[in-house]
This record gives sequence, C-alpha cells and structure tokens, in this order.
Amino acid sequence: MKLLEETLAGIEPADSACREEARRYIDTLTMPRRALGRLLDLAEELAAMNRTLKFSAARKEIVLMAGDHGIVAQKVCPQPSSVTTQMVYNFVRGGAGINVLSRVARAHVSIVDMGVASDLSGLVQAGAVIDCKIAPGTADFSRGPAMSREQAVAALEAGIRVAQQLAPKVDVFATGEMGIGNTSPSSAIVAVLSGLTDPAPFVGRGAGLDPSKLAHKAAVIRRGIELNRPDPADGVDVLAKVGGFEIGGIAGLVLGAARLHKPVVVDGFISSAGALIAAALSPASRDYMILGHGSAEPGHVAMAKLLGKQPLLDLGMRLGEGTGAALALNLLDAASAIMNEMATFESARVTEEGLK
Ligand SMILES: Cc1cc2ncn([C@H]3O[C@H](COP(=O)(O)O)[C@@H](O)[C@H]3O)c2cc1C
Ligand SMILES: O=C(O)c1cccnc1
Repeated sequence: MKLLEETLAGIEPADSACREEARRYIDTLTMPRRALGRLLDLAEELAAMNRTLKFSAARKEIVLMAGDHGIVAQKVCPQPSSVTTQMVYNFVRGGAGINVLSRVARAHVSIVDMGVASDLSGLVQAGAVIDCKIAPGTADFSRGPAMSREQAVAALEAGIRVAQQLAPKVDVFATGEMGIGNTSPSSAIVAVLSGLTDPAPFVGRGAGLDPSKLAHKAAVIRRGIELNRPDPADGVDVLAKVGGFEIGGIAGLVLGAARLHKPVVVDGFISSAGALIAAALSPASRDYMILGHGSAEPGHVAMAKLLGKQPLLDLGMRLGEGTGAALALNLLDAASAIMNEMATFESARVTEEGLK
C-alpha cells in the first residue's frame, strides 16, 4: 500500500509553462501556422510531460500485461482461457501482431505475467517473461468480487514497479494486454465509472463473440455490477470487484510512468479500462496519457470521453496486445523530429510575412 500511496502523492501535473513555450517555438518553425495539425498538439503535450522542448521518443517500451479471467465460465467469449497462454508463447517467439508492429516502431516489448492461469515459470527463468503473477486468473465477477482488495493493490504496485525498473532505459511507455475474457471487466469498468449499472452500451464482440450472444454477455456483466456494487469513487474497489490482474498492472504502469514524468501511450479498449482506473486514482495521471487509437469496440468512445482524450489513430482495429499503441508510437517519433530538426524562419532565412 505504501508504494501506491507514495506514487499517487508524487504525481505532478504536466508542465503548462513548457507547453506554452513549445507552442511559441512551433510558431517560429518554417510552415504556415499550425500546418502540421494535431501532430503539433502532440508535440506540445510531449514537451509538457518531458519538461523540455527537445524531448526524445527513441527508446520505446511496450509493456504487455497478461492475465486470465474467471468470467469466461459464463460463456462471454468464444475462446477458452488456454489461448492466453498459447499467445504468451507466440509473443515470446515473436510471431504475434504486437511483435510485428513493435518491430515497425522499433519498440521493445516486455511481457508481464500478471495472472495467467498456467505455469509460466520456464519462460520466467529463461528471462522471456517478467513474473508478477498475483494469482492464476481472477474469480468470476458475476458471482463475487474478481479479486480481494489486497490483490488489487498488489496488481497496481506490480505495475508501478515495472515502470520504475524499466524507466531508466525508456523515453516512452506503451500499454498492451492479453487475457481471454478481458473485454468483460473492461465493459464493467467503463459502465461503473460512467455511473451506470447497465453496461449494454459498452458491450461488444471482443475477440469475435457471435452477435446473438451480446445480450447474454451484457446480462452477465450487469449481474456482476449489481452483485458487487463497486464504488465509482474508489478506483481500487472498482478494480477489485469487476477488474482483472492485467488491467490493474496497466493502471499501475500508467501511474508509475506519470510519477516519473514519462509519456505512456494507451492502447485500445482493455488498456483504456486500465487507464480509467489510473485516472480514478489520480486525475493528474491523465496528463501523461496519450490515447494511441480508437478501438472498434463500442464502449471505447465513452472511455475516451472519460479520459478527456482524442485517439491519435482511427483504423477500426480491435486486437489489443498494444498494437494500436505501437502504431501511434511512430507519431511520437514524428513529433520529436519536428521539435528537434525543423528549421525556424530565422535559421532558414524564410520570411514570415503574410502568415496567419
Ligand atoms: C488469438 C487471439 C489473439 C489475441 N490478441 C489479443 N486478443 C484480444 O482478445 C481478448 C479479449 O476479447 P474477449 O473478451 O472476447 O476474450 C484479449 O486477449 C485481447 O487482448 C486476442 C484474442 C485472440 C482469440
Ligand atoms: O481494443 C481492444 O483493445 C480490443 C478489442 C477487442 C478485443 N480485444 C482487444
């Protein structure tokens, strides 16, 4: 609890003076005013987070949190939990979507076992997976809390620790996840933090649930919310009652990154649920979040609104793993390059006359 409390107490807002300085500097660059559009908004945000105009996004770290979910017993997703483990091996071998897109972005991927329901000790011993296992899968939240309050705190603190350990070699973090069933806790989290007990508007097909089963999925999640009555004013309670271990790990990673003034690119639907838990615990942590992309999962629009963020990309993606964040990382490189390499009117001897 001490680490969580200290981290929350230590999170400072981004530097608004630096953001203003970046805005003024951008106005001196050789282009019509604001002609690079939202790339410039991104550059200003990154300057404010990093407290410098000449920030770097070269060292990119995608932290992929994995965990299993008791709620799969309710047939809310088409695949069995064993696919989580199979995908962890796929990540380790480098064949998954996130491996491919992280190579494109020149990003490193760290795989964290937050609560996979199998023995991954061989991969841990081989140094391929970071062991933060809280338990082998959550409990079924339609029948009781997903986890204890102590486990929720442990998951958050594990995520904070991962951020702290990796931070010295990282310019920018990104979130990713793997966990069969994890769209269900994510829908529950956005419903609860929207002040609703009916999750139906935030329930989607996840990894391909048959549309005829959507009403059943919504009913199961609703039962979980009504039974557990999570307190929307208490992010730890929401995580414990209807969350997941990897969602807690993501929330912790975001908080740890914010504490260290490091930007964190949030991936899609499940990662945003983690970001919402972080924001519930520390509204200032939002200053360090960048929403990488808009997920095709219907509840993601409400999540973006709650986070106060506009997604950078909108490609109709719904994979998770960190794939949307990985693509968005390329834009952070672009923002950094503009701030570091673009000529000013003065240095290039280009006249500013007539510019609006
Ligand atoms: C092969 C495969 C690879 C994945 N990679 C990410 N997900 C995504 O789908 C899961 C969430 O959807 P639901 O709640 O419907 O289970 C998560 O593991 C998420 O990361 C995958 C899902 C599958 C099947
Ligand atoms: O946007 C996501 O993160 C997502 C959506 C559906 C299934 N898995 C992940």
